[in-house]
Amino acid sequence: MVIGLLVRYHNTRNSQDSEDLPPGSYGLPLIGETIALAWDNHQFYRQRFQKYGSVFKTHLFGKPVIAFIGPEAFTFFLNQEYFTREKANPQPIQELLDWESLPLLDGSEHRRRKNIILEAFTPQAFDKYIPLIEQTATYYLKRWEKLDSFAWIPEYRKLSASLTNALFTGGSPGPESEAVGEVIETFLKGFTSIPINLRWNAYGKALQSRDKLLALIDKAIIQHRQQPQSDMLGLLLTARGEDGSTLTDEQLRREVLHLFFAAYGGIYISLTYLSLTLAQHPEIMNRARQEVNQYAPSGSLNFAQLQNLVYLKRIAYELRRFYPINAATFFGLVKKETQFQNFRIPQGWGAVGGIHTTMHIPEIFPEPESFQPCRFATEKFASLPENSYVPHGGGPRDGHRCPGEDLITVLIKVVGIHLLNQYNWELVPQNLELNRDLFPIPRDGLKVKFGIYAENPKQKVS
Ligand code: HEM
Repeated sequence: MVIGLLVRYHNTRNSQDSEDLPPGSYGLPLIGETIALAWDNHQFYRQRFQKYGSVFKTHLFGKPVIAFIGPEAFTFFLNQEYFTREKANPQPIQELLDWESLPLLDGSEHRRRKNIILEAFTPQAFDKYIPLIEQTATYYLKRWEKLDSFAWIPEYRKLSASLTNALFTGGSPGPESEAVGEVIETFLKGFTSIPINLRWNAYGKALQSRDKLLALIDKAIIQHRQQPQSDMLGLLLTARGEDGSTLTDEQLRREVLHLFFAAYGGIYISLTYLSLTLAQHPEIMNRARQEVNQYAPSGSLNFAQLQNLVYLKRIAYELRRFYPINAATFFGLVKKETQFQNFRIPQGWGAVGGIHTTMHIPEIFPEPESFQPCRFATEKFASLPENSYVPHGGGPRDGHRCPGEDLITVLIKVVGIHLLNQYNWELVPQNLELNRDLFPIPRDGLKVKFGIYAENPKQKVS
């Protein structure tokens, strides 16, 4: 009876609204289309874009939401006159991130903090991280050499845990950092679980993991004060924004919590796709090897030297266009009623920018389902419409665009150089279909046969 009334109310709203609101469906009463989104977030945006076009309405996490897909719509969604991120995200996301960090803030406080955080993402900062990336990569490469055959994704998760822990707590690669990776994994599961906080369920365990990570960060802040270090936490402790202000410890611990979350996933996903792509495209692998051999055949690396690796950069960009990493941005909120393409965009509704679907529009990226690093040749890239290449979000750096964009390019180049200089790998028979995880990965964990690159002159016995 109650459900019947709700369905009727829901449908009435649908038909009353349909005249000036974007097309789309509110789904089921109360839960809207949340289950479809949780089931497969990439398919959710792809199917609705195909059905309704670049702007559509839906109902997620108890709220009507409008999605914006394609460069024009995405650019519109970034207009801060009409949209804010302040308290715009579903309550569980805010609770898991401890309520207050860059993606959950907006306006002057967001800009102030963003300018401070960006100090840890400069070329000078990258020169401090490159040795950490190299040490971590070398530790795992030696291990893989001995393993010979293995599933790469669990290994890349360990590498990512070690590198994240090195950047934010000063930890070393190995079991202790890998244990932190387990805590991050449990924390991440909270983002796709039913948000009821019980001690034993996924959401409750994710909140406990959040608190463990915060305690780890608190300890690292104290240690870094006693003994300054040149990792990312070390830089953030002293970084100042345009107005000369710094982050308080309370602000810093929450920002670092979000950075842990962002970096861990971003690192293992990027490296997984790098290894998969190079194995699947021998011609791309050969060309990348030649470039590495020419510009970085040996020795420790630095940021200036990495700029010579133009082809590897194109691969790094195409990886983030081609593979389904983020389906959408964080959520925003319509703060002032507006219009887009003659559709009413009501105040108080949620809003979101579609990422992966935007980068698969054939009019902008011809043959979007084929992997083509040459799309990112300088002139071609420069001629793309604004906000059409948006793996890290769009707009200016001091807006909500991800600060990790260039760091991921550096990571892919550094690990790519070490891999291509010394190693070869082949895929073994397996299911490479991507699963439905928040960041989809090959179902069988990317099984490979891994060994020394026989044609490497350094490995040849004279
Ligand atoms: C492949 C790797 C990565 C991808 C695809 C990615 C993508 C994104 C996306 C789509 C957003 C949301 C943009 C929006 O809501 O408009 C974001 C935000 C953010 N990312 Fe990344 N990210 C990656 C790696 C990283 C790394 C390595 C870090 C830091 C070490 C990082 C730090 C952040 C931060 C701090 C934000 C919030 C920015 C803000 O709201 O001002 N990300 N990222």
